[in-house]
Amino acid sequence: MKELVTREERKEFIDKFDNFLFDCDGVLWEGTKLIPGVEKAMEELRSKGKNIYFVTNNSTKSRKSFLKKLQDFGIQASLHEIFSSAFATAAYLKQVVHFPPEKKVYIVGMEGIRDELNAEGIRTCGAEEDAHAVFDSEPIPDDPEVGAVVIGLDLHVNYTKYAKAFTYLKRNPGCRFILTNGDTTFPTHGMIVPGAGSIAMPIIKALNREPEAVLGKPAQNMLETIFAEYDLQPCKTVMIGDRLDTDIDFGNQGGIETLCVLTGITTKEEMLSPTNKIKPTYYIPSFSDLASE
Ligand SMILES: O=C(O)[C@H](O)[C@H](O)COP(=O)(O)O
Ligand SMILES: [Mg+2]
Repeated sequence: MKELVTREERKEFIDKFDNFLFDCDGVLWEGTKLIPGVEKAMEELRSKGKNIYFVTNNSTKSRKSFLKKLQDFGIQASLHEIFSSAFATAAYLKQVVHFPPEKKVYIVGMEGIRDELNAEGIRTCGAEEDAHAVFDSEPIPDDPEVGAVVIGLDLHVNYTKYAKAFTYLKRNPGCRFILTNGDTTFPTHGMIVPGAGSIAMPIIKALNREPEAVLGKPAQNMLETIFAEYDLQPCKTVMIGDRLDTDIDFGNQGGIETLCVLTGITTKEEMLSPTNKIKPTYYIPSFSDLASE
């Protein structure tokens, strides 16, 4: 692991790569707050003709909504550069599982999962429809059409959603169980709060069943898609992230170099600890430190 300290080291880093894969939460922003200096650093990469891709495990928004978030922050982006765990989940259901049209997906999660699945022609229920449901003594009616339960980060999670997900997975033969990503926590508003992986734990525990697939980083689905679509050279590609067990592991498993930033989940102590087995190639306090003076 090498810290990028001097101006020369940082310039050398930028010149070494053509393709920059960016994690979002904890690297570019924290919730609704852009991390200071990110806009300028991103502009400089664009001005050098670098290829930029956004690779987020956050499944709460669709790629269109992420595009608006980036543009509202003044960060130049286009839809084809954005990859999210909700998008990867929709692709998995469509292209790997060949999810049948007569079935539908129950979602413990938000509109990002609904929108990306619907965009692939996959019918959904749950998500924001149950956001304000109050669980009472009414039994949950059978719904044999539910052929999968997908769980992602859900800021409106409640008992009704958990009871429905549990019931469909228990009652419907062959009902698939999928997570958009496994992040246990994520950074927002200066705090660290439970992430998608923690949202799913009550169902995993109650059913004593692991999901068949967890699509976000470090799973290689999104990296394979990006490499296939853009024919990138691994040696000219770098992953920039804030989380060791998703972003850095994703790059390491994919055979590309990695830069860990300390503006999100990972602390310098955790990263340098002898017990840490997931080592980035480089590290730097913030992505914005790559901007010239
Ligand atoms: O599910 C979560 O915990 C968050 O959405 C996830 O941590 C944020 O994703 P990132 O942009 O850091 O990949
Ligand atoms: Mg992150």
